[in-house]
Amino acid sequence: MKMATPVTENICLSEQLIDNIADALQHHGYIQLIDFLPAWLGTQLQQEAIRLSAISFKPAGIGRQNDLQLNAQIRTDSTLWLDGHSVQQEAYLQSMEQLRVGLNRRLFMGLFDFECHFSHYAEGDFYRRHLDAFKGRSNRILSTVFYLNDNWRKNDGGELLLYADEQPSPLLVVPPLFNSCIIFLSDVFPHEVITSHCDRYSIAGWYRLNNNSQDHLDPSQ
Ligand SMILES: O=C(O)CCC(=O)C(=O)O
Ligand SMILES: [Fe+2]
Repeated sequence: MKMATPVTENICLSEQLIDNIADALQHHGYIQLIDFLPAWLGTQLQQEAIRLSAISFKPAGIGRQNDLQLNAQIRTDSTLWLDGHSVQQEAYLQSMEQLRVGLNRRLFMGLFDFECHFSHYAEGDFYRRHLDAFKGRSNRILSTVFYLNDNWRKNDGGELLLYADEQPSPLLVVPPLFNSCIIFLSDVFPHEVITSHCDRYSIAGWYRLNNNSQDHLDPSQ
């Protein structure tokens, strides 16, 4: 049976927004964005994440070079890679593609592609302190996390803590608020997701260089 081709609304990130992101990455190495995308898109991605988490998400880290038991001490979330098969996934990937091109134009970062997965942290789930990339040992350059939780309250836990180097106290505490996004240099900022006290949904993604080096720290597709 021939599938109908979904009609994708074109999302356009403003040049001003991409300027701001490029500027922050250049000077600080990270940026936190509130109201990143049109709300309808956040809502559709949120609904899709909730729906698919019940049927298709897998414990994070299943894939090559992963030791599941070791992995479970480090992270307990479940994930599903985006493949652009729905209108909202395609719209999200298009937005991130626009950002990739815009950042390359401004910062000559050589970002080659983008991969991302939905994540679900159920009550009690966490992701211990880690780096998404070690210098020279990964092709992940820039990490992005887009959050899909409305009505997130202060004592729901589940914040992302972003650290500067080996510092014990965080540089930034990021609540996983609906339609907000954090972008940071993958090999610069150790970070962790503290234990979530309720269901927490997000899309974690990485802009990558075009090389074949293995990623030793995080599951790759
Ligand atoms: O969900 C978050 O806030 C961060 C997730 C994360 O660090 C990762 O998937 O590598
Ligand atoms: Fe991470």
